[in-house]
Amino acid sequence: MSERLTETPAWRALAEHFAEVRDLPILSLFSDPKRFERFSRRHEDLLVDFSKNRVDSKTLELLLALARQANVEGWRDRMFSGERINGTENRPVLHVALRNRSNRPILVDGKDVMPDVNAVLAKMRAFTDRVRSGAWTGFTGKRITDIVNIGIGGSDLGPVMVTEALRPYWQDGLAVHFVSNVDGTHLAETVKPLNAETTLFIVASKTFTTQETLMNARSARAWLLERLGGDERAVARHFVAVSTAAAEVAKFGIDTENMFPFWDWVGGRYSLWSAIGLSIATVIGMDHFEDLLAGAHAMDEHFRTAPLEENLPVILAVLGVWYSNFFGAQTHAILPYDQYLHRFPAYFQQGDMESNGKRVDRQGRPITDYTTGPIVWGEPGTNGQHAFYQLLHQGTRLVPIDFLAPLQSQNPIGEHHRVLLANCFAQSEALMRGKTEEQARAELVARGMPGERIAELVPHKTFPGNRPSNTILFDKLTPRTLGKLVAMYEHKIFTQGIIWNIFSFDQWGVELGKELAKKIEPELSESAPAASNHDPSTDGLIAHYRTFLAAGPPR
Ligand SMILES: O=P(O)(O)OC[C@H]1O[C@](O)(CO)[C@@H](O)[C@@H]1O
Repeated sequence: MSERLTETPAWRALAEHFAEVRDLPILSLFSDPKRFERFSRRHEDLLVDFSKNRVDSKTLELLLALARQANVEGWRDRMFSGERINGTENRPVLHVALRNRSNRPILVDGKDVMPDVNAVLAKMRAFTDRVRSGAWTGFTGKRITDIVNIGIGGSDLGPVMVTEALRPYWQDGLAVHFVSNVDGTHLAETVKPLNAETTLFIVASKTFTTQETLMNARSARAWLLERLGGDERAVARHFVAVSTAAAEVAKFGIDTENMFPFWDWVGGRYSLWSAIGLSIATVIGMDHFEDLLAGAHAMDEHFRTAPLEENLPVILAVLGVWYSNFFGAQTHAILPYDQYLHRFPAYFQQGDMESNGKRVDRQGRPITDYTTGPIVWGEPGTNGQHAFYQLLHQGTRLVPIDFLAPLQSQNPIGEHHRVLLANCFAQSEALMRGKTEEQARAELVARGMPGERIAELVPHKTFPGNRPSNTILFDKLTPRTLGKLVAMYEHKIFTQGIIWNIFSFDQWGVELGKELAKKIEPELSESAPAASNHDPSTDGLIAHYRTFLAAGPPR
């Protein structure tokens, strides 16, 4: 695209339309008795209701025209066919191949990747079956009871999110734990209750050079050997690796026989479908893991083939563009009404922010006149209602929201689920409806309050409403449904990246901090010469720490 995005015909048409509809109340749009049907879509057991948005038919038409103008369909087809659409790293983007249950050939440089994908899945099945049946034992012959995944970012968040979401599918007698933070507390507290004889570590790292992961893995190895008599042969029974970098794995001391490979065309934050999902597959079993893949594949097929008007990821993407770029929304909240999805917002915090947190376009030009990826955040309902929803209802910022909820609970206790759903539906209604001054006044009058006090309180009890949300319902949080949900959000992020004319599959921005940390680390040692080669603030912080060290341990 040589033209600036904001100068394109589709963008200009949206800007004009925005000026006409910006204050339109969502409620008034429901004068169309068919609005719920017209502004919701179904896919298998998913219902995506986007009728509570500040969009009418023309808005949707213009937003989809923007997607067409950006050639979302063309880029999508290029992704699925294995082209190198990750331009800055010169790589294909093929997490869709990992869950390509149709086995349709996908070629990279003329070679079908599916045989390799299927071979790793077979290796994962053989391994996880052995662990689950007790055929794979620890060094002292005992069956494995605890899996500890050591990884960070995409090599952690996906497995954490999915294993938490699918807890009802865990095998009895087998638990999974996660160590990611280089803060020694994370490892120490995780292994404290574990028995080394029955613990298996999965070291998950795409590059196998990530400082935090290697440090945690080394310390875990020392913990294990200390408890198993120091015999190095124990490592082979208690450590396996998942990586794209066999040489680095060997260098670390893990036999590459015990390594599960994947490929550089899998982005870290899109890798849970690869062998990075080994911890998931071990606790839920390979059949359930394949159901997860099948759900994602069903969504891939929907994204690949459905017209844009029917295409769930595309619809969610353009709604996000509407709020970010025209209403100036800075954040997007993901609020699951399902405790099992408590890490889902954190997972898509990385998925979205690492992908679309970009400041130059695909032509390398600084983006100065529109915003790219929003800040993604959220917590499960109903907890959030008693914490941050106040700002959603009455704050000065517009926060577009996705509510997610299952129709059926995995834990049907009494009336809990009905109450949960009632709260979910009530929140989207309240956000849209608000409370007028008249309503607020009438309530206070009914309570017999003096007129003067009523006049004081009315502005504080008034809610402007007109706050938009999507509600995404599904029958039950099964592996297949979870696969569909995750893939739907992945493709939403992809679509937005294409519209914003950015590269969504690199993450150069995180490198600078990593490099500087490596430089500062030796300077924190008492024996190193005092450093004064940073800015005065950083030098001051380093000096403060060194003074603390020199004074000896605190009493
Ligand atoms: O799997 P690796 O190579 O250890 O990387 C971990 C994470 O670090 C990052 O590169 C960012 O620092 C993420 O993109 C990635 O998921």
